[in-house]
Amino acid sequence: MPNEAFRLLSRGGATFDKSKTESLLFTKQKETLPKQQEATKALDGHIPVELDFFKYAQGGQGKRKLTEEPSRSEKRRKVKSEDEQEEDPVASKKGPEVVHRVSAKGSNVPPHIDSFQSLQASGVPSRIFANLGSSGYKTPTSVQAYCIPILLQGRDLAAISPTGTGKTLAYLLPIFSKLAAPASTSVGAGVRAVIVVPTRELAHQIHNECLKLAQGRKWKIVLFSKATANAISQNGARDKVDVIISTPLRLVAALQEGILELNNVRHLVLDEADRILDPEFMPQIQEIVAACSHSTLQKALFSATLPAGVEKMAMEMLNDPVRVVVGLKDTPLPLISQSLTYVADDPSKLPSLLSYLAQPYNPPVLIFTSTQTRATSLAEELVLNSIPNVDCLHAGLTKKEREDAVSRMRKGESWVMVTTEVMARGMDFKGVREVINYDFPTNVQSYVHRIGRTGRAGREGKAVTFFTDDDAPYLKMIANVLLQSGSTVPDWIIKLPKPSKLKRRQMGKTKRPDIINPARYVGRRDSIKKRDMVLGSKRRKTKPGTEPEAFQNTGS
Ligand SMILES: Nc1ncnc2c1ncn2[C@@H]1O[C@H](COP(=O)(O)OP(=O)(O)OP(=O)(O)O)[C@@H](O)[C@H]1O
Repeated sequence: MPNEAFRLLSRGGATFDKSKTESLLFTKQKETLPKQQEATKALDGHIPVELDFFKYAQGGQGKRKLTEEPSRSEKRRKVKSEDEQEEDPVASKKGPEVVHRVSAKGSNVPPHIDSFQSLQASGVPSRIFANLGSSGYKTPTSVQAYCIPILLQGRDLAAISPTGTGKTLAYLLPIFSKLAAPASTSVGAGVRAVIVVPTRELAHQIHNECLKLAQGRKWKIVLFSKATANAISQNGARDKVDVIISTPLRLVAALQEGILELNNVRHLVLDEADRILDPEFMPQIQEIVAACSHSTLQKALFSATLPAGVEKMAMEMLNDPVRVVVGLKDTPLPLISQSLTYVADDPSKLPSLLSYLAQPYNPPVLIFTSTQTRATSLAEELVLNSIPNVDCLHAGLTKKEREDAVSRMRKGESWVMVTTEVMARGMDFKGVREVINYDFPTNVQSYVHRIGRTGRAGREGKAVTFFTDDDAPYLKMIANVLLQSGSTVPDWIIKLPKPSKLKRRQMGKTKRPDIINPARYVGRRDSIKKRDMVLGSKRRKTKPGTEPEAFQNTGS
């Protein structure tokens, strides 16, 4: 079904408006979910300190109070060797369980900040402070508190911090603080900062963040696309560009066509670093890094996940880096309540999802499938089952369709968004309260990023993962993530054997049918066949002397 027609069908003319009584349907859910109710009650202005990841951001009180000794890390730093410092994790505790800690490793790690104001001494322009305030950023999150001073000192950095904890601002603020005069007003300036991300949607989102932070300054910040690449190739326009946000392929195409030079770039950020550094993008990244040939180039990598192998490769790219880890590596925030739901086999998933959506739920819900065709097919099924305001977004759609789908999501017009891995990383839709993994995630990182579309900026979230018999060998890997982040897992799953290395590599390669509900097509296929036979027979009757099809070209 064409996307537009499908959208219209799914819309039903209604939009989600929390002020309307229809939304009460969704808020009732909490009565049936005691655990969630407890957490929700807590969020109504009384969030328990140990769960308030952003409390630190709301006045610097929460985390300080929970730290065993606030100044201990600073004292320790003085007695450690000058070359190799490891900052004590600053941890907030929930009983014996550590829910939040920060470690910063490297030589001469700059001290972290407690407030944005303390950056004034580091030369952050007052305009940037004003823009921080108008964007609603009052106090730094942990990743910002640690990474901003490091980047302001020109150091290379690898930062790992859970989804939705504000990594974008952690690298944008130092870039804009250091950018100085716009390239258009200073001769020979040109592109000085490049941010590379894996998807067009994420590039778009980061571009918007840049515009907010750079408001009032005349910097030219370009969201790189075919059109903008053509535009900057005209009449020296490229020398007037200050910042570029791009996907690797698009940037490399421009470098190869000779319409872009990166030899003046001082800041290179690889966001979603583990995805950007995977073999699919690696050749392009090497080309980009080689093109950024300025002697004072600063490289920074950010992600919520960084598997050991990729981290080793990443650290080799950096020069005397600092490594910052917020929370437990590759672990979602405890704000996301996670569960695993057994659904036997693929055909059983649809009825399970429909019964889930027949209960009160918190829109918008994000549903992840493994392929574009399955995403389209599932969205169609939901529409045909009268689920209101269903939408679909995947990389197979046109640029316009993708942009429109993101915009509907931002406006709250989509209640149920069916998507693929394209939306798993970086996308920040503040209102997403529930994520459903309809198809099992492709690996642990995919799980962490997918469910990280909820529980952002200190909000509560819920993640449900369907698993079939085919997914069972990989269940333990996901269950370990649940356990690590404080969710409960049934005993029998904990007792499952650890999958072999070979088996782990097969995760994500499970073959699933393109069509979510083949039963719907059985009747349709039969009637198409019958119709074709009738038409064929009519054609033959109207052409006297024509041999029946079976005898044609047989020589008989
Ligand atoms: N200091 C702050 N105070 C309040 N809100 C903040 C602050 N910094 C960022 N945010 C908000 O937190 C949300 C998540 O930020 P961001 O998208 O940068 O997270 P992220 O860590 O990059 O997540 P992901 O790993 O999914 O890419 C955004 O809505 C952002 O506006």
